[in-house]
Amino acid sequence: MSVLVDKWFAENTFHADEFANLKELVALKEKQNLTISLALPALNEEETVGQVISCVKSALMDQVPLLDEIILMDSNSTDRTREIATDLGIPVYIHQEVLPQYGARRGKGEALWKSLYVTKGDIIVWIDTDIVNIHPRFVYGILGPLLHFPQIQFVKGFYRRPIREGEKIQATGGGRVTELTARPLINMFYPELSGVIQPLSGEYGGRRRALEHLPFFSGYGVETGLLIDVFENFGLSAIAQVDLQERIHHNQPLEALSRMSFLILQAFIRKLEQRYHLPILEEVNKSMKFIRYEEGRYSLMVQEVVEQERPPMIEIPEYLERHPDGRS
Ligand SMILES: O=c1ccn([C@@H]2O[C@H](COP(=O)(O)OP(=O)(O)O[C@H]3O[C@H](CO)[C@@H](O)[C@H](O)[C@H]3O)[C@@H](O)[C@H]2O)c(=O)[nH]1
Ligand SMILES: O=C(O)[C@H](O)COP(=O)(O)O
Repeated sequence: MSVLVDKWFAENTFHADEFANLKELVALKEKQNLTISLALPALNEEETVGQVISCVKSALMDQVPLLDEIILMDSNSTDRTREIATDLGIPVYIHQEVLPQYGARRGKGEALWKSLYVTKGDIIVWIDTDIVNIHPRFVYGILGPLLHFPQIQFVKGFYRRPIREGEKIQATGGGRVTELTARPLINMFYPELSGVIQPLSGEYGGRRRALEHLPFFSGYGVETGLLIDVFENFGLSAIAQVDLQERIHHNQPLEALSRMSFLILQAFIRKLEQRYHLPILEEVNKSMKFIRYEEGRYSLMVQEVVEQERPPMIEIPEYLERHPDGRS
């Protein structure tokens, strides 16, 4: 196993600088007759979304025709996120209004699933909209292996992860859920994937032909589910990872990350259930007690924190109408 992982790590790990020649990427895209979509999930990201859009649009769409489409998939933001994106000239969707006949769930995964429906590209890339140090490499880095190597179906970004402590930024220490939840579980149950440096990274992409066959978790379990499902369906050699150098984002408070971990654990359990044909998730408690400490007193606040899965897009008739190629 260790040899297999080392081999994959050596062969399928790249650096974004290897793909910095944008003209070459455009030529590869045109030669293969591919189209590329970038979808940006956002929930109340007015501080960063404008910079993210203008940076990638200018470098990868206006200056060279690498991206055919950039869309914002908003989760009903209550700040100026949608207004900023509209002013920058990109189509804006509210995920709750897309495929409304299927209902609207809360969460980032729901936004990604619905973005697969609205976008047109043969390749789709997602990047988070809370990136503070945005650079075009966050997108072209992901595209590099997909354009160069036909066997690659799915590409994850990785990076060094500083963390903010008050006003200070520390060079390392970010990625708390990654290190304390995701990577230990991957090592335990999916050791083949143990060489993936940032399994939860929000910067990734893949081929529509692969993604449309995979279920999507609706919440923060989406990255975990996709990574495991790409591995189970297409094998380790279909996955690549790319060094995007460093990523600074808005660090969520510990309680929000505890909730995120709870969702990610449910995603792991769901995938293990499918592998071992064991029903576990129905049996387990899906509420969390959050601990409050105010004026010297502790109290408990209970909340449902439930991860749910959407079926592969290919099973949605409206998707097939919009993307008839998926039928073949
Ligand atoms: O309901 C939501 C929640 C979040 N987001 C957006 O999703 C991105 C990532 O969300 P964030 O809350 O910043 O997640 P992180 O704390 O950064 O969590 C990491 O781990 C998550 C779980 O794998 C991934 O989804 C993230 O991309 C990854 O950066 C941001 O652009 C958000 O605006 C939505 O679009 N809808
Ligand atoms: O990827 C993660 O582990 C979460 O986004 C938390 O990241 P942070 O610890 O850098 O805030």
